[in-house]
Amino acid sequence: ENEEVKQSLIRFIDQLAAANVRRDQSWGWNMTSDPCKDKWKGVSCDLQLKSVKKVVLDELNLSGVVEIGSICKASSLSVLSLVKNDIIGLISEEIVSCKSLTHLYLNGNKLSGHLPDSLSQLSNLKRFDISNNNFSGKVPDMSRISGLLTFLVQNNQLSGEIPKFDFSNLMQFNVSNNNFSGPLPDVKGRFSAESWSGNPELCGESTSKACPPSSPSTPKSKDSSRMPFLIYSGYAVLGLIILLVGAFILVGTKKPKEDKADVAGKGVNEYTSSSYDESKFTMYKSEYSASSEESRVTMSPLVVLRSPTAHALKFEDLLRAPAELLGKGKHGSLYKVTLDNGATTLAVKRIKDWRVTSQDFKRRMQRLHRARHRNILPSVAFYSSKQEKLVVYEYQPNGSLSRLLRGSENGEAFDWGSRLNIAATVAEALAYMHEELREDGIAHGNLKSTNILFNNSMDPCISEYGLMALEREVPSSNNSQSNSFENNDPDPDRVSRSFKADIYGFGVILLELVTGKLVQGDAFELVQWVNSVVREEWTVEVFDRGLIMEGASEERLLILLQIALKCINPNPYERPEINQVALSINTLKEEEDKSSSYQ
Ligand SMILES: Nc1ncnc2c1ncn2[C@@H]1O[C@H](COP(=O)(O)OP(=O)(O)OP(=O)(O)O)[C@@H](O)[C@H]1O
Repeated sequence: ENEEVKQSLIRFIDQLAAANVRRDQSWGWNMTSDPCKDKWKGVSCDLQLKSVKKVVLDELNLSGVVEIGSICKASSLSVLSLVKNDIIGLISEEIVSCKSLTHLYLNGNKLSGHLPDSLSQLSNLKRFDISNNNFSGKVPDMSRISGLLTFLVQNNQLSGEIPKFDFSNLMQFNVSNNNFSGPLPDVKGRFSAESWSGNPELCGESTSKACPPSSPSTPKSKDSSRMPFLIYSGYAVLGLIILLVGAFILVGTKKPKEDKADVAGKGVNEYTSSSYDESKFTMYKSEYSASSEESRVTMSPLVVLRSPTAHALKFEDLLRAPAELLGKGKHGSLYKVTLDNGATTLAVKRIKDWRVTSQDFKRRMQRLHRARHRNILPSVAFYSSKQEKLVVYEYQPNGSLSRLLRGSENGEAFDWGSRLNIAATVAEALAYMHEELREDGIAHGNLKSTNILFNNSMDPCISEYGLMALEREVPSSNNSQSNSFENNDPDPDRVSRSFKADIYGFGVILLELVTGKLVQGDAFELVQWVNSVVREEWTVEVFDRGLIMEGASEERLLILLQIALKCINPNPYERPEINQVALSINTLKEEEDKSSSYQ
């Protein structure tokens, strides 16, 4: 193990085994010994005694704070077990660095706070047991963790809906004695009522309560649940800040000099840097060194299209700069990269599995570069090698539409006039791009509210235009040609469907704007709910309560809803063209402007 990991492990135990536990020499866990070779207490390693695989510290009366950020520095950790102690603290977002984690056993402690969203990214997780703690708030979406075998969260104060799982693989499931609400997922008779008892708000066939027909995400209880939510998240944030400040001080004082060399030399995937000690990581260096080698012999790898403040951005600059992982989606990862000591901040999209030739990728990026619109975020540069496709944007510090909507869910103002403006601006920008790039067959490909960003003047900008290959549109066939760039495969039907998919994506954004409900993961749930409410003619129910209270015109809300419903028509060919949509929204906006100026 390198020194940095060792230090983090020691920090972890120092926090965990607060004053009450006497650690004698036999425990190890000090800088003069090696966790693997000297068999630190509770630590198991791989066969070569190089990396820590398991940390098991069960029933040791530990009563300190769990510091996930420290233990996850041992990024090859697959088992963390701290069962039946008195440990306090929370599971921080930094758990995402424990990407090899398969078993997390934290049952029987005093842990609290919200579960981090990043849990959903631990794709190797098999056993998850946090029962008998004080966790609160919602459980993040875990549907992507397809191999999950155990989900034990009984005896906490968790609330919200039980997230979706692949129940077919699940062997142990217990959510009893929490505050879960909404429908009980279909457990197909595999688990008994004891697995979910003690949640009076749960509803559905297997419970004593029938589910109301209306909403998939319990909008009616939204107001009443808001206060506790805010309070809990306040605690979580506070806890996190305290932990981070503590960690920061420690990192700052103990930083070893040879960090970078170690990380690169060992070839470990340390590129998922955590928020507080970014400076310790170079951006995905080990992973990329191969590609930059390769690219030297092929084409010029990094093509700078425009330079924001950095005149001559080099690939090496990107590699060397501190990077922070902002998101990891189906289509790739996004890193925030800081250059020149903070003078320039970039967002680097690393596209996953795009089997397009470098030549085609280059042609596409240059074509996109020529189609400029002030509400389309231009790329600053791109990088292409056989294994890697990167697209560089300027970092937009004002957040996304998705974030704005989340803020409004939590009580921040987001008025009807602004929503209509955003809808109109985005529609117009999309109409421009569709017109401009129709012949090239390049649609956006992944239009959603996280890809609508606000620039410095708080104008909405569509980001990541055209980064998705066509195959996302249709179920992929075995034919490898189908994954290639559409110039080689100009199936007009598929191309036209990709444009229609943008219309659908835009329709979903409109739904989010009028309902105030955020799509998380799959948009289908929101679409289904809106359709069911509209079918029952309870249309007013569908609108964001905040908008109704603000006095937004229900008539115009309804018009926007109707436009949205046309866009999400299940039959792609019946969806309108975006220029028609843009026109309708603009007319609506003009009416709105007129009426408000007469008030
Ligand atoms: N240029 C940027 N500046 C600031 N934030 C950005 C930028 N681009 C994206 N983001 C934000 O970073 C987060 C992660 O982006 P990412 O593209 O990985 O997410 P996504 O769009 O949900 O996923 P995917 O595109 O893979 O489906 C999102 O919340 C997004 O709003």
